[in-house]
Amino acid sequence: MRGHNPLEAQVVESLADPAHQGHPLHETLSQLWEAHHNLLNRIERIARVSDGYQSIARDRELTLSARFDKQLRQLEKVARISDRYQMMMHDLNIALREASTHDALTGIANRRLLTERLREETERARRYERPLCVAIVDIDYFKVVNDDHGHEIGDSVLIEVVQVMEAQIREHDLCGRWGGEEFLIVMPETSTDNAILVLERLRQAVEALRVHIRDKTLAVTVSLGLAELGIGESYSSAINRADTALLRAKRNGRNRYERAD
Ligand SMILES: Nc1nc2c(ncn2[C@@H]2O[C@H](COP(=O)(O)OP(=O)(O)OP(=O)(O)O)[C@@H](O)[C@H]2O)c(=O)[nH]1
Repeated sequence: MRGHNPLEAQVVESLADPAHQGHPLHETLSQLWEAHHNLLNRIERIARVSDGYQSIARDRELTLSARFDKQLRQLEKVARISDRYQMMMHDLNIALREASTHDALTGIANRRLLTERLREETERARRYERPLCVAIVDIDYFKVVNDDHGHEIGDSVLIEVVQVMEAQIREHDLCGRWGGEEFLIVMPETSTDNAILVLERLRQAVEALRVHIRDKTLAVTVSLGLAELGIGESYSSAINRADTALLRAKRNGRNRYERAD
């Protein structure tokens, strides 16, 4: 309850003073005092109601900001998950692309990637009138390796031969698995004379290779057929000619290269 200010105290005192009883203004002052008193009470009530509203609004503001913070944290979490998901998809795409274009056993280009590259290089060779050579490489008597030592050791030999071949070809050449124990080498910007140097180096490197398996040491050789893309010729026709040259290399004793007509 509020206390009286000096004026109010003076009014209360005057009204209570018996000397003022019966004074003509005593009744008027008494009514005025009551009206003043009521007014003060109403103002106090209004102030209390207003304080109440303000505290409800404050509470609501606090809950709203807490809810906003929570939603923000949830959104951040969703964004992190989405980032991780996108990175996973990206890695998966790279792995898929790798799997669809590379040989699972040896890791080199598969027939699909070779064909893509052959198309591009044939186009470039035609447009700029540049030489392009293709060579087919086949491991000699590979069936004997499998038969004598088993398929697994045959696989190890394939992997090692591939490593040797990869080390011999140049940066812009592409060596891939054409099928079984047959490999194709695409040599852009390379004439027959230069390709022969690459193939002979490669043949010698494979001949020098020794594959160590348990207590055994295996040696293998390769035969090669070479063709240079002719004017207006398709790459598949050049590959057929390289294949025919390879057969000739086999017939002529293996561990050698032959060039197509
Ligand atoms: N281990 C293994 N062997 C394979 C793979 N792909 C093909 N081969 C084997 O390679 C052998 C190819 O043999 P052939 O085509 O008869 O020829 P070759 O014994 O190499 O004899 P020439 O080519 O005439 O010198 C077959 O025995 C196939 O099973 C492979 O991925 N792993």
